[in-house]
Amino acid sequence: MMDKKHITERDIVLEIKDLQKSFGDNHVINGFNLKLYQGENLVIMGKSGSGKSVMIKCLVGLMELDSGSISVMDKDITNLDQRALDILRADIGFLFQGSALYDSMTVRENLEFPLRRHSDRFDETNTEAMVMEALESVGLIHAIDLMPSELSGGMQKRVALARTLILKPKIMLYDEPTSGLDPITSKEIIMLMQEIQKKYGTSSLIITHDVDCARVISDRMILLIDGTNYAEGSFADLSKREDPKIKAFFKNK
Ligand SMILES: Nc1ncnc2c1ncn2[C@@H]1O[C@H](COP(=O)(O)OP(=O)(O)OP(=O)(O)O)[C@@H](O)[C@H]1O
Repeated sequence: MMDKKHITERDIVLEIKDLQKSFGDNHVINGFNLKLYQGENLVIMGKSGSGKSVMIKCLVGLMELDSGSISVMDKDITNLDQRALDILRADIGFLFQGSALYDSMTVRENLEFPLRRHSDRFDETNTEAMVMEALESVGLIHAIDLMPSELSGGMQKRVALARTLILKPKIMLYDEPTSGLDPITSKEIIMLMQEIQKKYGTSSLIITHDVDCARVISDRMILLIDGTNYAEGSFADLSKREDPKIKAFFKNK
């Protein structure tokens, strides 16, 4: 976990300023701000329909913003051309809902795939070692020659994580990393996310509505309510607040 005493503005790896996004009269994101600092785990919680997916799509360039800005490592990504965006995207690892592995490829081939896409950045003679290292990080070396259909949901998620890690991203973006997993597998994935943060020194943005996940993983949290950052703070701080809108996130826990 990061040392919060020594944070400076220079340590910001990702920043969203005054993001606005509407669909007709539906003002989904209405002035959202975020700063992700080097080495931290920032959790964003919002209930269903609060605009988490819209925010992620804006963040990865799949959706245009109405206004506001997004910068990654001090570069405004809202104004980059496709090539510059591709280069920057190699610094950002995504783990989306569902593992989205290629069904017709083995685990090894799934992991080699992103290396081929970014072959300008990596030495191809290292492919084998990089595949092994990434698989080792998620504890799945033994599954290297299996097909995705032969893996459990949790294993598929770990392979998807390895496929992302192989590019050594500086920022990890997790969209509902524990959704669809049973409690034990969820716990394993959360522990893995912590190990990865330690090993690779990544900064992580974690979108979730899993309170247990937020409790374990977050250094800091933002509650996305009514399209804006309604509340920010540590899990311990937010979970004690009396505001009913905030309380609703933590009830029964
Ligand atoms: N392409 C689109 N066109 C019109 N409205 C959209 C579009 N995408 C999202 N919305 C609207 O934006 C709002 C937020 O949707 P979003 O999918 O971001 O919610 P979410 O917080 O990710 O929910 P969940 O946790 O259920 O996935 C919803 O009202 C949805 O109808």
